[in-house]
Parts: sequence; C-alpha cells; structure tokens
Amino acid sequence: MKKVELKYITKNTSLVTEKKEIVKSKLSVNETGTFWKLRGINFTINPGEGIGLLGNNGSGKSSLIDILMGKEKQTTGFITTDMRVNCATTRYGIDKKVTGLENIKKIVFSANLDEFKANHLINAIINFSDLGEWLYCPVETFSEGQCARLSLSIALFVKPELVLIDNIFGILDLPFFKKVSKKIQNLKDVGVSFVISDVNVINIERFCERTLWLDFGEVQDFGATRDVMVQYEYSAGWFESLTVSERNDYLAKKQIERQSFDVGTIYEEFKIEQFKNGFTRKDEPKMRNAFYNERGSDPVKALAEKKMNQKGENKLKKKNGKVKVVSIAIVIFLAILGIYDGIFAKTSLLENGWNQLQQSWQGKSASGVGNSKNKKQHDAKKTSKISKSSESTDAKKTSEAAKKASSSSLKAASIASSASESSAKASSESVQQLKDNTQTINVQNGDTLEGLASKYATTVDNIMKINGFTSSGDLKAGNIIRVPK
Ligand SMILES: Nc1ncnc2c1ncn2[C@@H]1O[C@H](COP(=O)(O)OP(=O)(O)OP(=O)(O)O)[C@@H](O)[C@H]1O
Repeated sequence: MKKVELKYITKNTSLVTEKKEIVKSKLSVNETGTFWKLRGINFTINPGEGIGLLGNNGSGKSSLIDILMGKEKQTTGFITTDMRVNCATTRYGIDKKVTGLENIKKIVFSANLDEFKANHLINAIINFSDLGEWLYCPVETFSEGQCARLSLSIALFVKPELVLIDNIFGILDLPFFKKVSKKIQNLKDVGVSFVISDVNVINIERFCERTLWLDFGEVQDFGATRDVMVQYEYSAGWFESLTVSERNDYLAKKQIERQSFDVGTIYEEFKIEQFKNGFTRKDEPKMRNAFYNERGSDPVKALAEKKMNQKGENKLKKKNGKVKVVSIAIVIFLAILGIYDGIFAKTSLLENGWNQLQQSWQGKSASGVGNSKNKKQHDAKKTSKISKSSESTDAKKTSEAAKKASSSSLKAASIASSASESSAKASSESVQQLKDNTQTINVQNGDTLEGLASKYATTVDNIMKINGFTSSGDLKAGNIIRVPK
C-alpha cells in the first residue's frame, strides 16, 4: 500500500532584511542570520486520502508543498514515499515561453507512456482544460486562472498518485471548479491522494479528511478536518480581538521564534525515537548524518526493517533447528519401533516354532528341530539387521525409515508364518523319516503300545503316528503294524 510519511521536516533560509530595519526592529543583528520557514513537521498521507494544509499567509504552506514536490530540499528530516507526485501550482512547472499544448505534450511524453496512451492522454487533458484556442498561445499570455487550469488539468491526468494543489481553487471560475471537484472525488475513489493548500477553509473541508494547521512554520494541530477548523477559527477570533499594538508584539515575538529556532530540539525528538526502536549511541553518527546531511527516507524505519528481517531469519533458523531435532527424534523412535517389532516377531516366531516343534518332535527328530531353529534364527537376525539399518538413517530420511520400520514388521510377520509352515513341514518330514526307518511286526495277544514302545526304543506317540492310530484301541492282536528298526 503506497503511503507518504514526513518526519522532522525543517526548512531554513537566510534572512533578507534591510539594515536600517534591523536597527528599528526588536531583533538583534545575530538573530537575523537564519529564518526557519518550517520547524519540525511530521505527518502521513494514506492512499485515497485528502490532507488539507491550513494556515495564515506566510505560515509555510507553499514551503511544505515545494519540499513534497522535491523542488526544495528540506534542511532536516525524512520523506518516505514510493508515490509519483504531481503538483498543480502557478508558481512553477509550466514553461511560460511555450504554448499550453506544448507544455501538455512535454509533461505527457516524460511520463514513459506508449504512443497510443500518450496521445489519448493529451486529448483528455485538452478536453478537460476547456482552454480552447488559448492552448496554441504562449502561456505568458494566459491569465492566472487559465494558467491554473492548465497546471491542474495536467496534474489530475498524468499518472496521478499524490496530487499537490497549491492555492489554486480561489482563482478558478465556478464551472471549472465544479468539474475539478468531480474529478478529484473520482480519483480519490481509486486511491489517489491529495494535499490541498488553501486559505479558504470551505475548499479544505470539501476534499480533505484530515488537516494540518501550520502556524508560523510549526504544526499547530493535525487531525480530523472539522476539529482542526474549529481550533483555527477560534484562534483567528482571538487574534482579531487583540489591539493593533498587541498584534504587532505577537507577530514580532513569532518572528523572533522563527529566527532563533534551535533545530537541535528536533534532533533530540529523533534521537528519542531511535532509542525507543532499540538503537544505541553506536548508531548515532549514522543517524545524525541521515538527519542533517542525507535527508532521504526514514533511516529508523529502514534500520528497524533490516533488524526485523534479521530477526525473521534467525527465527527461521531456530525453527529449522527445532524441526531437525523433532525429525531426528521421530526417526529414532521409528527405528526403535522397527527393532522392537523385529524382536517381537523373532520372539513370537521362536516361541511358536519351538512349541510346534516340541509337539511334533521327540527324540530322533531333534536334528530337524536344530535345522529349523537355525533357519529361524537366521531370519530373526535378518529382521534385526533391517532394524539396525533403519536406526542409522538420518533426519532427512524420516519417511524412508518409517517405511523400513513397517517393512521390517511385515517381514517379521512373513517370517513367523513361514516358520509355522516350516515346522509343519519338518513334522511331516520326520513322520516320513520314521516310516522309512521301520519294520513290520505281527501284534501278539497281550501286546500294548507302551510295551512295544519300550521294546523298540521309541514312544507310544511315534508308534501311533507311524501307523496312523487315533487311539490305543487301534492296536489289535493279529494286525501287522510298523515299528522303528
Ligand atoms: N529569505 C527570506 N527571508 C525572510 N523570510 C522569508 C524568506 N523566504 C521566505 N520567507 C518567509 O517564509 C514564510 C513562508 O512562506 P510560504 O510561502 O511558505 O507561506 P504560505 O503559508 O504559503 O503563505 P501564503 O498563504 O501567503 O501563500 C513567509 O512568511 C515568507 O515571508
């Protein structure tokens, strides 16, 4: 959002006074050196806002306009703006030696517009100014009002962003003033700002939301136009009530004030602002130089913005650091989870496998158990390795680690299922092995499973498995059964 900010603006000039007048007046010779047209002006202009400049003759309104326009350089202080500034005044800007049309063309062509737009704009200005044939005459032949029309028309049409209007309304005829009023309102509606200096309070009230009252080069009041106007009118009434000699004394006193003004008091205000913004004595030489010599845009603002940016960068760095720590913590957590899953899978796998093997294996099948157990241990080691590898991943590989952790638990699950498969396989293999190593016998009267198991150095369970018995009643005298060799 474009904005204009003026701070600590002062303007001095060397005082021109007749020597004999100095002797007659109450001023001392030393005090006649410098005259302060402006004494510490601060204010802001918002987009689409009208600011009124109110004040008696000689109070410094035109001096302030000249500084805003860039025609004069302020003695101290800063103007921060990125707005294009147009000025409507009869005091400068118009070349009186050339015609009105040539003035229009010169200013339009300096505004960096393409030819089509430039020509369109020239026509618009010609139509708006209503100067007719006068446009083809040198401006020096214009009346003051015609010169004001020309200047105002150009200022309102050529890329207006901030338009300064310096004491012009009073010399415009009514039809043109009405036309200008409409145009100003339209421009304000699209965000164009105005500073209007006028001795006629009605004109200020018409266009300006806020008003700056200048009194002998100082800000007497700045605020809502209506409030400032009330104060201004009250002050005018007070001055009117004075006797002639009281008025002269008062004016002489004000003149002395403007000559003996100490600009250091304004610098002190600036210094307080610096310190409030966290600057120290170390920054002072730089600030002093900016205040008295450079006088560009506000250094406090620029430095504060720089500090803010640095703070922002540091904050970002800290934040990134925190994110890194949290990421590492997540990775470690996931890695631990992966190891735990692996261990858990390994434990349940071993337990399951062991139980099944215990059930299916007895005695001779012990070697099969050993093989299967070795296989499972190998698988479990694999799982643990996967977990360990996820433990070693860094913060950037958070998602990868998470994937690994979940894949390790999947692997563990698949190992567990393959373990139960392999134990079943081992069990059927061992039955086959038992069967291969058997001989046939005839069951005699009085033979029991226990007796045969003891006789052939095996177990009841093995005899039942080899022969497919479901109960001891399956053993009958006269049957042929198989027993271990
Ligand atoms: N060299 C100088 N010596 C003494 N006084 C000066 C000098 N130059 C300007 N001034 C005074 O500075 C004051 C500021 O003038 P400025 O034109 O800014 O006032 P203004 O408010 O625009 O007045 P007006 O309403 O009459 O246009 C005037 O009083 C003027 O006399």
